Amino acid sequence: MSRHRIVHTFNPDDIVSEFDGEDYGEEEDELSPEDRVAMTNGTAEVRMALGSESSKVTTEQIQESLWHYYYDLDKTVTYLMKTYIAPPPKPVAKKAPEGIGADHGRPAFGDSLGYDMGPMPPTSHFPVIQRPKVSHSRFFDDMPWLNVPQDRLTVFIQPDRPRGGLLGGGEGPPKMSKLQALAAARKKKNEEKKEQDKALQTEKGIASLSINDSTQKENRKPPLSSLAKRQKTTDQSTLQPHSQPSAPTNRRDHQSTGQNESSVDAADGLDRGHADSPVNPPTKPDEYVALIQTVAPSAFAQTLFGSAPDALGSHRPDVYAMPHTSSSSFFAQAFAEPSPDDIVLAAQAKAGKKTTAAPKAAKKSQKDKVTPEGEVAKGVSGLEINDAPPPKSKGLDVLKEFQNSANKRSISFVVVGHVDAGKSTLMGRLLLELKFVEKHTIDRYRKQAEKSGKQSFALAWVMDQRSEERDRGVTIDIATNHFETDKTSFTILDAPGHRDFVPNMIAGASQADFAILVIDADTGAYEKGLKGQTREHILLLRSLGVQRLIIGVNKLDVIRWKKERFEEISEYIGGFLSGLGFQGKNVTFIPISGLNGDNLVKRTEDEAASWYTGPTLIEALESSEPSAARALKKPFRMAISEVFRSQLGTTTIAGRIDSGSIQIGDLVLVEPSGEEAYIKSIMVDSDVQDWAVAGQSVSIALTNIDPIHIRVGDMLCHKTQPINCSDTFVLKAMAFAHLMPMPVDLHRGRLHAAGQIQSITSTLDKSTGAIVKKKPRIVQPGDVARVVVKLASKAPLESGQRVVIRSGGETIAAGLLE
Ligand SMILES: Nc1nc2c(ncn2[C@@H]2O[C@H](COP(=O)(O)OP(=O)(O)OP(=O)(O)O)[C@@H](O)[C@H]2O)c(=O)[nH]1
Repeated sequence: MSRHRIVHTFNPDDIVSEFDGEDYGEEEDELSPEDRVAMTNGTAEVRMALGSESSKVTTEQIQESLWHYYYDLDKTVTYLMKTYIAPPPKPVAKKAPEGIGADHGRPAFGDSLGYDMGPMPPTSHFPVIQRPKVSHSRFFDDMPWLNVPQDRLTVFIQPDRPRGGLLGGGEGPPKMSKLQALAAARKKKNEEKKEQDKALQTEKGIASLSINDSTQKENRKPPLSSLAKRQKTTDQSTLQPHSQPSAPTNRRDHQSTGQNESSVDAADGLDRGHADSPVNPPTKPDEYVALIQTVAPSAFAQTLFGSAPDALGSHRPDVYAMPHTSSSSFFAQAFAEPSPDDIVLAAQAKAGKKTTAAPKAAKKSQKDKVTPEGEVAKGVSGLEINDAPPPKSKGLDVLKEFQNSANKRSISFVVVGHVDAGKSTLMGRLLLELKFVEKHTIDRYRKQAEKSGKQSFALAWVMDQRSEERDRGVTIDIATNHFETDKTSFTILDAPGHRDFVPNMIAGASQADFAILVIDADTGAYEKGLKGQTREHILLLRSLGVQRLIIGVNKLDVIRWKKERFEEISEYIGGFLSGLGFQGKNVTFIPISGLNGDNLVKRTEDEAASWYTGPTLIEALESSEPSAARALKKPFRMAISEVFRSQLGTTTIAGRIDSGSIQIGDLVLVEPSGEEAYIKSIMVDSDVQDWAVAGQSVSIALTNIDPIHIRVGDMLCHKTQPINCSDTFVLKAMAFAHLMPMPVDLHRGRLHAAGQIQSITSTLDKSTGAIVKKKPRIVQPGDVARVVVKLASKAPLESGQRVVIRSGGETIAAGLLE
């Protein structure tokens, strides 16, 4: 790097470019090899130019000047002449007061005003000049007040050109600093290199993009599937360059041609208008298009599409085709064969001795001569979504089938409790004990979890499958899993305990027949849970109609199976539950260690736990009955808790059937979109079935519906028995916090709807339901009231459903829709 000197001007851009990617730490005193050569040659040339006068200047002075003037010989010689060889006579300065202006005859402020001072001699090369001692206090002594002598007045002279760069050096534009010059040179070099690289890359890119279509002929195109044709029709109409106008063969072409024509006209008009009155800006969209057409394509556009037609007046397309689109082989390969959908539909049609629309179209398309009009007509007709035949219904009497089936009873339970109480670990351990999870899977999880220091969560990973959950060691959303005993097929709904995910807990609880409440018995943890989500979860379970509770008093291994602690917890929680209306017979407390698997399937062998003689967890689960009888005969209702989209045109939804029954081939509605669909297949737990009934957790494949109409939280019902969609509801609610007209969120299962409490109709007596007060302004926590809730949009809700009202992240009420 060349030697630098501190310069007078400062341009942040210089600094940025100077520092860009290079070590620019210190000022170097050594000249670069190039500088050294330039300096030696320059010195010799200057000496030659000065001739005999050259002896009056030192080599150092010459080189300093050369350095300052960037080796400009003329300027260097002029400067040396003026400064050292034949300096102009100094103006006779009027005698100044002692100590003022006595600085080598230079103007005192010349430096700061930007006068050409020539190269500043480095202090190391010049002796330090001793200034006469100045007494500033005496400066104004001889100055008559407001009557300053002329020669003492300061004259401000405007610099004759903008500042920037080192000054001096004669005429011409402002000179750049050394730093600027170096930065600019480097910048220029870099830019040139970049340009070259870019050009090289673009060439390569274009070369790789080129499609060799010389061997392909238009009339040798392979037969296309209907989808391919549709695509081709669309592409033809949109991608044809308008510079080659064709006869208006279809509506779209016609439209675009017409538009093109009008654009061209407008362009012409605008061009003329432009010339006549340049102040007239375009006012209509067409005019803007035309204006764009008059502008030359950018370098980028030219790289992609080639250079523009020569003159401005000539016809210029407003749509540019990508180079490969003009190739005859452009569409062919992807759609040359019938699509997988076409094959499946054709096979189905063949099996049912039916020729379906899609294969027909595909077959016909091979025979047909491809005329543009025909293409469009087919394309448009092919745009229909309902082109698959409805699945065939077997017309079963589902309830009879259910009664006669050897199906195990299906039960879903939700696992709730304060965060880190050990819910997921408990379920992981239970599945391991029941051999629904292999030991080597847990070992693998343990090894993986060890890497992030979370080995204690290995069992929880059975349920917590998301990477975010594993990284954070926290359940975020409901996790489902299945296991079976001799009598029962169980669905586990593992709920998150963290307060941020209470809505997900609500979703889980609303699908459950009963619940396992996990309480961390460890010192302090139980108390923390009480202040946290333990109580809230119990309240929510009660509000959502759960009546059966198994309470796993967990982590007893940590407190050495202390009976007193277990009893303390059982007593307090038992009291709280009975206060909420839970019946003693429906509540079971079990001391457990989820981590070690004590009292889950096998009794603990720990001596310290010998005092417990009650049921194990699995025994308690087996003896549990759903809170309510299955509503098998009611209209079919299923809240959608998951939606999976498949490539093959089917959409699979998952959830639990709330009421009624279904079978393959049923025509159903998805609400609130109101879109129809057919049931194509049904999976109950992991078995494929022709039918399903209330209480079963199912996955249903739907056909003839666009998945954009299905969302988690929507409701599925039979078309013949649709669910009502409304935005205003009357709710009989138990208040957990103050209620008043306020914005709220309404939760039912996975449905989360924003709205507001519009009015409070009355407060009610808790036991009789009689009106206590009409139109109260506020409802106190613990009171029951009838409130009107208005939602922002319609939702599939009906009377008898249980909902939860939340506001600001808190559960403020829960109740029954009336
Ligand atoms: N000593 C001991 N530790 C346990 C027991 N059960 C769970 N743990 C530990 O408690 C921590 C939290 O366990 P999780 O199963 O993730 O708790 P969780 O209730 O599912 O947590 P969230 O779902 O996030 O609310 C983990 O480190 C477990 O190893 C137990 O019985 N004994």
